[in-house]
Amino acid sequence: MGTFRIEGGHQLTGEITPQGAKNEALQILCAVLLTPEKVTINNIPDIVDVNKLIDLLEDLGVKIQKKGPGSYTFKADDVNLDYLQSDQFKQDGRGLRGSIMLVGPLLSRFGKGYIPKPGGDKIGRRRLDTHFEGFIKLGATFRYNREEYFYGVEAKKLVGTYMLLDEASVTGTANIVMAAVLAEGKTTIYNAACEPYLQQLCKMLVRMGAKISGIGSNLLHIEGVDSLGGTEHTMLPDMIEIGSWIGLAAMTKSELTIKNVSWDDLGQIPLAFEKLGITVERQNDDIHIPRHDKGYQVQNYIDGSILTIADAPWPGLTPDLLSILLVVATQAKGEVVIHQKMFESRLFFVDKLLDMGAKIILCDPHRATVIGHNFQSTLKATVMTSPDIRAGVSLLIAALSARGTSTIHNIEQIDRGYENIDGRLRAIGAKIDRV
Ligand SMILES: CC(=O)N[C@H]1[C@@H](OP(=O)(O)OP(=O)(O)OC[C@H]2O[C@@H](n3ccc(=O)[nH]c3=O)[C@H](O)[C@@H]2O)O[C@H](CO)[C@@H](O)[C@@H]1O
Ligand SMILES: C=C(OP(=O)(O)O)C(=O)O
Repeated sequence: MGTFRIEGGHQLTGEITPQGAKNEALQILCAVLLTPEKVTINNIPDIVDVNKLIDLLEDLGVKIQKKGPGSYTFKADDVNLDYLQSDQFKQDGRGLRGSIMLVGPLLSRFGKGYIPKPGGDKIGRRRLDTHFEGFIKLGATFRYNREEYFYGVEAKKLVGTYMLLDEASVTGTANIVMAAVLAEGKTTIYNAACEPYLQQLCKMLVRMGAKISGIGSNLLHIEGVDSLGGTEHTMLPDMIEIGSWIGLAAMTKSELTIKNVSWDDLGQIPLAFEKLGITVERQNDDIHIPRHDKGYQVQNYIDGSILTIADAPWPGLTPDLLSILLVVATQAKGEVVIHQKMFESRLFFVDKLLDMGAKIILCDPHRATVIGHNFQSTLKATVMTSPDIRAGVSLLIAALSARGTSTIHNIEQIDRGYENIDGRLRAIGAKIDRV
């Protein structure tokens, strides 16, 4: 189990460049299976989850060449489908959430797709019904081995149809889109997820020859084609990382510039921090966070009632930033309710913040009321364990703002999604060591 030792209480300064987006990379990498031709992908983050998926593709027989930092070519012209039945796949396929998106491309191109119950954060129930209901609607037969937690879909051919998704699942929509692009005829997907990473996937598929309209909306129309060709694709910057750096700057009273953020793809993210009173300045495509020497004041609603920050499917606020917004709120002036609607077990990490002296009432598994300290009292250093990727980064931000030296165990959770986080934090003045 890896550990960070963090000496808190230091102001940071300088520039930080966000990595390529983790959750986009997981979709895009799976899409290379849709064509026997070469696909070049740039700005791939060097993080544990993405590297595990690249290894899975290699084990499936995809030819992979590293061209430079973050740039690879992939050629899926000789895919080894037997690997999908191997014990190794049943083991390795579980290692991350994103592996579920191997199923759609495999099903549409080869007529079968299998996956062990995928991993990812333990943040509550993470069902897969939307994915498999979509495949079944396209004509696939579904099999589930309960002993092995092994899912499978098979089809001689997929036929386009209308479907109304039961929820706007991000990976579910990506999976169904990747199945439908090679199905016969027209597929309509209503209540589709439409976040920027899905838009990126759809745009990539269109460059490969797919016919998709409605990109960016929750109503996608797909006209199936016989085959897809190669392309080149570059990942957007990771919006959750960008939000993490905004929170870090405010909480440590630091002046930071976050470079090349692709502002127009950030949706509600800058607004959510502004609601906590944080100044988020746009400078071309950079974000500048000035030093918040006088702290930051939560904005109540017009009628004076207490602010609630809640997640919602895109273009609502992503659930992956709520843990970070919560930790930032512990030093705000004012009160805020954080309402994590999507996941059931993602707020339990507030226990660690309570140990550090934060004022938080966990109302129920979905809602926490935070009463900000307004920097009248700093958080106290402590020893903690990272329960999931975003809680881990939130605890890291808390530790960097705290008085004294904190220890965070189980940092593998953080490494799942943040590239060389300790090195990049040291470059802006943080005192953090990997021990
Ligand atoms: C690898 C990857 O890309 N992971 C992301 C992806 O996970 P993932 O695609 O697994 O998440 P889903 O979008 O399927 O659903 C997330 C959770 O929200 C609930 N839900 C979803 C849609 C909806 O309309 N109502 C609703 O309540 C689901 O039941 C589930 O509990 O999207 C999540 C939601 O943005 C993010 O937290 C994850 O980081
Ligand atoms: C929940 C997340 O990831 P995953 O879906 O891979 O568990 C996340 O990125 O915050």
